[in-house]
Amino acid sequence: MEQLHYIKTDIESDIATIEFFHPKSNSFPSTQLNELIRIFDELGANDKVKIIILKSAGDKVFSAGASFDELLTIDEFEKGKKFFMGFANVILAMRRCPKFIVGCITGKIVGGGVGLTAACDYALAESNSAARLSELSIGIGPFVIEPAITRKIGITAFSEMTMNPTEWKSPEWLKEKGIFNHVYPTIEECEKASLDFAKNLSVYSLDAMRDLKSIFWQGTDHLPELMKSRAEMSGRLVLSDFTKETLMKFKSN
Ligand SMILES: CC(C)(COP(=O)([O-])OP(=O)([O-])OC[C@H]1O[C@@H](n2cnc3c(N)ncnc32)[C@H](O)[C@@H]1OP(=O)([O-])[O-])[C@@H](O)C(=O)NCCC(=O)NCCSC(=O)C[C@@](C)(O)CC(=O)[O-]
Repeated sequence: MEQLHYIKTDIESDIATIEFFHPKSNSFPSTQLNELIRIFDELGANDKVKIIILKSAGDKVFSAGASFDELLTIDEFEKGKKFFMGFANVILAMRRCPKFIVGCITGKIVGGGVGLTAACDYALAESNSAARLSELSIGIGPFVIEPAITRKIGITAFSEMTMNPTEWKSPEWLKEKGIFNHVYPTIEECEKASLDFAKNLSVYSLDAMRDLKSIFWQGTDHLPELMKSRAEMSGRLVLSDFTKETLMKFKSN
């Protein structure tokens, strides 16, 4: 029987670890997105937590982004917009969370998964953590996640990724451009380094870290409004025959 999806949180010595899992390559249906928003808000307000580690279960894929299964059920614009607002609201929850978020990125990242990675304040990865923005190949675009990615790598590298939707960018490329801060040879080393890094940070002043975080996200006050219009773009395009046919072909392979 297929394992059920989950998001679990573990708090130990000021450090909260969020682990998400979905049997379909850690893709995100809206239920998982909503749960992640709730967890970031809850941990942001929890006095016992100073640092948050975001990781996923399994060793092959960190996240495959938006759930194709849910995308295939979307038959009207408002449903599409609402679904993509889920990604917008996770990124906004990560932005408003006053704690540093450290991404422990093990495995491949695609589409919305790249957006979540870029929304982390720091990201540690391993030698299999290649990434691609596949959206154009399925008839949509990385509209909602773009501001989080461009914040880290700039519009030139973002354009390069999005205009080559089938091409995997290597962990070294992602580090050079600024999505990853470090790349480790193995998953074990990446996990250990993430925890050590979080432990080192956790002795510092929470007030100072909160103020620093507001600098990391400076100039983004317009994001809530911008992301609504971006969710409308994705929400409209996902209704196209091109997208439905491409997703069905993918699912039947
Ligand atoms: C992830 C790898 C590399 C794994 O590649 P792999 O390890 O070779 O495994 P696989 O391809 O056999 O996939 C394993 C299972 O996961 C499923 N799967 C895989 N991806 C999804 C998905 N997204 N939704 C639902 N199911 C998915 C896939 O169908 C399969 O199911 P099974 O045959 O075992 O039943 C490969 O499967 C892949 O490239 N998948 C496509 C991922 C993709 O293109 N994601 C983009 C989503 S669109 C998006 O995020 C939009 C957004 C939010 O950015 C829009 C915006 O910003 O406005």
